[in-house]
Amino acid sequence: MAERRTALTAPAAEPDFLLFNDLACETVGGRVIFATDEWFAPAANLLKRAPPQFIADEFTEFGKWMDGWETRRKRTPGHDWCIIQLGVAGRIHGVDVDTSFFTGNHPPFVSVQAGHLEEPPTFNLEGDRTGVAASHAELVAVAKLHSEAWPELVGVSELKPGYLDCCHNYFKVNFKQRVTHLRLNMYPDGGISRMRVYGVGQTDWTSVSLHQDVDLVALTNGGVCLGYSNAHFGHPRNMIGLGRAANMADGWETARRLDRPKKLKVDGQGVLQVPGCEWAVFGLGHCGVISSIEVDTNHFRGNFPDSCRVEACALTPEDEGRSVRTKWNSGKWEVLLPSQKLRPHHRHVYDTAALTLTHPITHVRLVIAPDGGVSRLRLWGRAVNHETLASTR
Ligand SMILES: NC(=O)NC(NC(N)=O)C(=O)[O-]
Repeated sequence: MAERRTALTAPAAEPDFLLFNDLACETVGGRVIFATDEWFAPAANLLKRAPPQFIADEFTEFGKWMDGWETRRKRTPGHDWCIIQLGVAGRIHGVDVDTSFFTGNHPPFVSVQAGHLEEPPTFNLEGDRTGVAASHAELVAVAKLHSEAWPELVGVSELKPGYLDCCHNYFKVNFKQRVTHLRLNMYPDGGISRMRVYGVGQTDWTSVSLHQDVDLVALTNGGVCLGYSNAHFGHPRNMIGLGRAANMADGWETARRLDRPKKLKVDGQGVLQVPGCEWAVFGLGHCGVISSIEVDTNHFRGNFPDSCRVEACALTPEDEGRSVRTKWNSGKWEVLLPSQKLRPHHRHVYDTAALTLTHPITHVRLVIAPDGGVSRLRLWGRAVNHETLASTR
């Protein structure tokens, strides 16, 4: 079975790769396995999901407390670097080296290299690493990776300091291989608050049985958000993350619709009839037939959507590219799960009896009415090979 192909939109104000999943985030299992120096602040901070903070009067015994990775001012030759193990291995489309609050101490240059390690090395970097420099034993162990020779994803590039509204340093990446590890180099030293690695997970589908139900939209299986109407409080890609959501910020949450009608209408099933809705489109990691759907409103108690429905279609990669470019304004959507009334803070599971399509699909659109938050979307089903998909189109 071949993996899915992903199309990108034309360049816009923000880079198109920001739609994709952060494959290095701590919430998907990303870890820093080595850092040359963590004097002022540990490299593990690079992978935190929460946006960086600044607390003006917070100091440690090593200096100013900073919410990022910050090394000492180097007085010897060389530069600082760290190795990041991705939580989900996959294809990388872009990175954001965020320097928030590092002004006067951001590194002037960075570069990023990519590695593919079948057997990830184990280092014992647990606990608070503030004030730590790599030990001799760590340096010897990491030297075996020969990471200095890994291919470059981002060549040596200038970094902007982290003033408000200008702290993102986006680098588009054109690298087709599956990546498991990154080496982030800063020249020569300084502080970086977050490292976001945007890409699409790659599963070895040859090891997945055609008779086994898998969550075909999970980010670990190559699912990816490809468009949405609104992501004011939380991005829809959060819905395909691991496990149940930690809090509201770990789900999709839209702004309140300001066009809500003054008089609310309800249909025969008690579903609110509103003109407005919000939507998010996902590409599945592999085409397949869906047998059950989970819509989890965990944590959304006063702001869960009134109802939801799921639509689906089977697209070629060319169709997908066109749809991304036209922002999903046209499409051949069919209803997979008809409109369902939702409850607050609740895991809703819809099995085959509730679903209205039995043929393979490649994309889904979750439509919520009128607005609100959903923490997880799971699409359980069986992968089908592309020949079967082609014969049903
Ligand atoms: N005021 C500072 O932030 N100074 C130093 N950094 C920390 N974290 O104390 C430095 O050398 O950049």
